[in-house]
Amino acid sequence: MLVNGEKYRTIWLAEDGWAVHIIDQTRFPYAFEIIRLETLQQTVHAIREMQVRGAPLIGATAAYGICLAMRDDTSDSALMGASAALLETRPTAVNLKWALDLMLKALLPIDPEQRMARAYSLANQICDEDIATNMAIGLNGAEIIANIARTKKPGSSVNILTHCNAGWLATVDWGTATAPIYMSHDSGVPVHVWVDETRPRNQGAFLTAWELGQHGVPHTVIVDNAGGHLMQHEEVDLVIVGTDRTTSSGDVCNKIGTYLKALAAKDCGVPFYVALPSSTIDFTLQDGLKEIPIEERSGDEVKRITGRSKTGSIETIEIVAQGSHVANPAFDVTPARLVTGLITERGVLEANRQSIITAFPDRVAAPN
Ligand SMILES: CSC[C@@H](O)[C@@H](O)C(=O)COP(=O)(O)O
Repeated sequence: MLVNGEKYRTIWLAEDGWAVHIIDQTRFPYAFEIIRLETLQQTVHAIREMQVRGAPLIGATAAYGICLAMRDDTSDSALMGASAALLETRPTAVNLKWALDLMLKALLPIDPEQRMARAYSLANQICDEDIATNMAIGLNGAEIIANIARTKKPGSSVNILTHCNAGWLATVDWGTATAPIYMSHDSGVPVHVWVDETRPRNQGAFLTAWELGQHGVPHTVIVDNAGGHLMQHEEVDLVIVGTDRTTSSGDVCNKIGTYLKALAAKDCGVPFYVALPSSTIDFTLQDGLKEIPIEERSGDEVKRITGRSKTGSIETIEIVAQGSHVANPAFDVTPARLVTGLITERGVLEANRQSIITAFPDRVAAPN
């Protein structure tokens, strides 16, 4: 991804080869700030406070958290303790457990003296593979967009609605939902993105809008409740969103509000696609509504909003009536029956168990 013309990943090793650099996503869209992580505790903090967020990036960051822990202590107990501390940070995105399981599986059986070097090489590999996976998702999803473009009047854009940020900033590079958009745009297919603002943390308005702007993709930010109206008026050709956890039966769990978009899309006959790396499939789960843990976040996120004032300072203000109770479930589940297709690194799948296990027999046999 280019930022002001310079190429970046969202996470990378510092020049010293051991500390980890991340981009502080709590500062967007006002500032582009890089943070240096040197300890396990700083990594736990970065994930919990959402300096990094988005399912694939949470997994990649946790992998580096294990590397940093191994610099201090390579014992079994330190390894298990680091994994437990990282796993507790956020409950919904399964990539966190997926990455930690990969690290434990590789590190526990080997000599503690070799663990640090192996940890770094595996964390680097997780990042490289995330990029390759997202590029494959991009190519597969771009075909869907190209097919829709062929049905439109020459020169008119394919209008894509997305929710939250399943973009470059949610992964190591490219994004999942945004990879097909970037690839279509780069290959000359005219696209325009409706960006849901995504209250309460505004990942759409703060993050997706910022990165689409950096890439030069035409986009319009809308309030979360506008999508249904736009679909009724045929202003949305397709929806593409990400997912934090996908069951083996094709239910998807994504940022709160995704389900309502899927319902509106079904009613209006708009295709509803979910873009995902196979690392977000939880093969142990069948029923998303009953089995996926939904993160309940602080009510302060609902009560307050942060933005830039007229004087240029960043201020947080209260927007809810004093004394009112608030609730803040951070994710919801969209049942497979509302999903047109799952755009994965191995092709576009139907959202059902048969299609998923046929595409990923290796993951069913050995979930990691
Ligand atoms: C490719 S990222 C998919 C999801 O992680 C994304 O859509 C999302 O809901 C992120 O939620 P967040 O709470 O910002 O971590």
